[in-house]
Amino acid sequence: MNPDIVKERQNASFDVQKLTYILDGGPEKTKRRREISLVLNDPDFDEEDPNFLSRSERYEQAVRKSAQMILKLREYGISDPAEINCYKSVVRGNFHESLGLHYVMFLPTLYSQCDQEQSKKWLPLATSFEVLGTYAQTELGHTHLRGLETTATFDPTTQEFVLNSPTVTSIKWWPGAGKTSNHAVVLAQLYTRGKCHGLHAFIVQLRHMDTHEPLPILVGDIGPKFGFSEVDNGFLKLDHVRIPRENMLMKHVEPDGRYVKPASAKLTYGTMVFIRSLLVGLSALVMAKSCTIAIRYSAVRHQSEIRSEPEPQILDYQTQQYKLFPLLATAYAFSFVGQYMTETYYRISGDINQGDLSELPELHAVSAGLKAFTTWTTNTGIEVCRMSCGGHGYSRSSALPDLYAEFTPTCTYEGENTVMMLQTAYLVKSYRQAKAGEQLRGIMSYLNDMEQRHVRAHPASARPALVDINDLSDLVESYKLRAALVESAAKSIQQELQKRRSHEDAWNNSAIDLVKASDAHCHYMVVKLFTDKLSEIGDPDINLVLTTLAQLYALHGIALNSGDFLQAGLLTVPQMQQIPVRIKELLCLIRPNAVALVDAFDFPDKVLSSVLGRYDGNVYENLFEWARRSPLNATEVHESFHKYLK
Ligand SMILES: CC/C=C\C/C=C\C/C=C\C/C=C\CC/C=C/C(=O)SCCNC(=O)CCNC(=O)[C@H](O)C(C)(C)COP(=O)(O)OP(=O)(O)OC[C@H]1O[C@@H](n2cnc3c(N)ncnc32)[C@H](O)[C@@H]1OP(=O)(O)O
Ligand SMILES: Cc1cc2nc3c(=O)[nH]c(=O)nc-3n(C[C@H](O)[C@H](O)[C@H](O)COP(=O)(O)OP(=O)(O)OC[C@H]3O[C@@H](n4cnc5c(N)ncnc54)[C@H](O)[C@@H]3O)c2cc1C
Repeated sequence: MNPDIVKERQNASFDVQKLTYILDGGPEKTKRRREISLVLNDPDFDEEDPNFLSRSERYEQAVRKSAQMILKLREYGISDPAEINCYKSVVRGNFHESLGLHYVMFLPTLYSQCDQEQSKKWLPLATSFEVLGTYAQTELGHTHLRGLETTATFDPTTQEFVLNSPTVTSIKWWPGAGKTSNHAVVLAQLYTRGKCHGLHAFIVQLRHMDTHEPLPILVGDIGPKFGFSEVDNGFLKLDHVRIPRENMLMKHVEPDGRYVKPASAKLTYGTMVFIRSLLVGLSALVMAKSCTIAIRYSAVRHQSEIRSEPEPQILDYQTQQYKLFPLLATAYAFSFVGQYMTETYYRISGDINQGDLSELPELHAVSAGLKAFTTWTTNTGIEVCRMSCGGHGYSRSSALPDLYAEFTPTCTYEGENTVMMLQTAYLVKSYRQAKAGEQLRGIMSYLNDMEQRHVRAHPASARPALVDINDLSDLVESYKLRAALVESAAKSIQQELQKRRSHEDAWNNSAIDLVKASDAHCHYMVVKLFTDKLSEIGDPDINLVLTTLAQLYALHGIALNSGDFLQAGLLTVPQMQQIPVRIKELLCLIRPNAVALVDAFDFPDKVLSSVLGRYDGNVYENLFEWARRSPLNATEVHESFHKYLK
């Protein structure tokens, strides 16, 4: 064990184990997660570091691993969905799996959209992995749902749907598992009796069940990408492919071609809402991994000098703390927001299953906004962590380049982040309702009292010193008032309309304000949820250290967005000047607990897969060992010497 890291652990002011229990949701859950993590010791999961393999070898290794995962699930008797997720997250490590889409999109779509008869047919096939599925929605030319071109036309004479990609731009593009899957849920515009009824989901067989040869369908892999090398994102061109009427999910077409309207057309989009909710938790996980690597490494790395003494740990540099500790605070904040998002998703989707769709718009808006907010922040955070590790952060052995490459498409898939932020219609609608005197419930209820507490620029002399920057509840209140930026967005729309612009142009001309409003709303939610969580934590030592992190999160956010808070008169200039001073004090308070705070995330070394983030801190000898395994070192003299240099 590296002596620096031993010393760091001795300095901790709280019980790390107890904090792990809080993050997991209780000691029993921690115990079970650790038991599940033991599967990593199974030699059947031994594999080559993907960084030393070609794309094709990576894909093959990933398929082997996915198949092993299924066999082992059965062997270990893991069947609870939450435990399956935990097991898969552990085994998957920092990479995606080739069968990922089957689990995260194909199966959930079947579960939520099959009727009884369809469930009877498809669920046994899909859960036994005879049917391997993907989710084919996006097209080469479009992602916007109303713009999708693939058609499904009902033919009552044969009781079939005819699926067609009429143009190049209508070719399905991006669905994972182009080579792996034999079925797809295909999203297509439904036509019956000559009328278009919008997007609906259809189950389409793509490949022969025994030979895996494609049916008369053009299907394949779209080629190498920024990351996602394990995943065979695919293309799919359907040329008048016929499928039985029974393959339409939720069966909205009667045998005579009559269309039966669903309770809400938006239910077809349910799988996306599910994944967007999951991505909030994934952001927390990846932020936590990145901080673990960067903070442990910073504790064992010595460089330069502060005083004329031996080189200090780089974690002692104030600038290093300023890079990493706000991200550490973010990892904790997002962990609690992830818990909230999961609970909210299951609560509201439970109501939806019972026929109560009243909270569907809020679920859509909250999941879209938080997905965008947390993935954007995490994406830039990973890169800050990588940079903070200097040259060794650039080595793939650190895992940080892989974490970045695998995570960055979360800002794009399941709805491009700007587009998701623009799903703020709900915020503006809520604002207008509140302004009209309606009492809002839930997370939007803060808009109820906006009329009394107009957020608008005050002259500097008139600004009240409303906020005690050391008081978290005051900070939450400031974020709440800043979230009333939605008022500015609503006003911008109003002004555009007064200029006789169309409703659509008024929205587009206010889009920057709308994204800002959405961002402010999400930021408020995160600060509030983090603060609310503190009241549940009885252990005084843990409460203290998490309160320090929550203060840092809130103040750092204000410092980054100082213009909003000043302009709205929420903070005075002298208060704003106090914030960097307070932030520096908080960095000092967090410093002795930094390693313990990342230890509490409890990532086994095999899951972290990072030489820099090793629990024992023995970085240098292992960096050397890793480098020696590089394929270029397989021979002392590389064949290129004989071919070109000699
Ligand atoms: C801890 C975690 C562990 C594990 C996780 C592991 C891994 C992570 C998971 C997966 C990773 C693997 C692979 C990635 C796979 C990726 C898959 C995909 O990307 S699938 C394709 C996704 N595509 C999109 O997301 C498209 C985005 N676009 C849209 O959703 C729509 O076009 C848009 C919402 C932008 C507009 O909708 P539309 O109906 O076309 O138009 P309109 O604007 O008029 O909206 C009408 C009306 O409906 C409301 N609305 C829209 N969507 C929904 C919805 N889903 N639910 C409820 N309501 C919705 C919209 O707000 C509007 O309302 P109003 O009329 O204004 O009231
Ligand atoms: C790794 C990966 C895996 C994927 N897996 C799948 C899958 O399994 N199945 C599937 O169906 N799809 C999948 N996708 C596709 C993914 O869902 C889309 O790429 C995503 O929804 C974004 O759409 P786009 O690529 O068309 O971007 P575009 O919408 O073309 O975005 C390009 C730019 O235009 C801007 N823009 C677009 N519309 C607006 C607007 N209304 N207002 C303001 N700005 C706008 C965006 O902000 C962005 O800056 C995957 C994508 C990736 C990268």
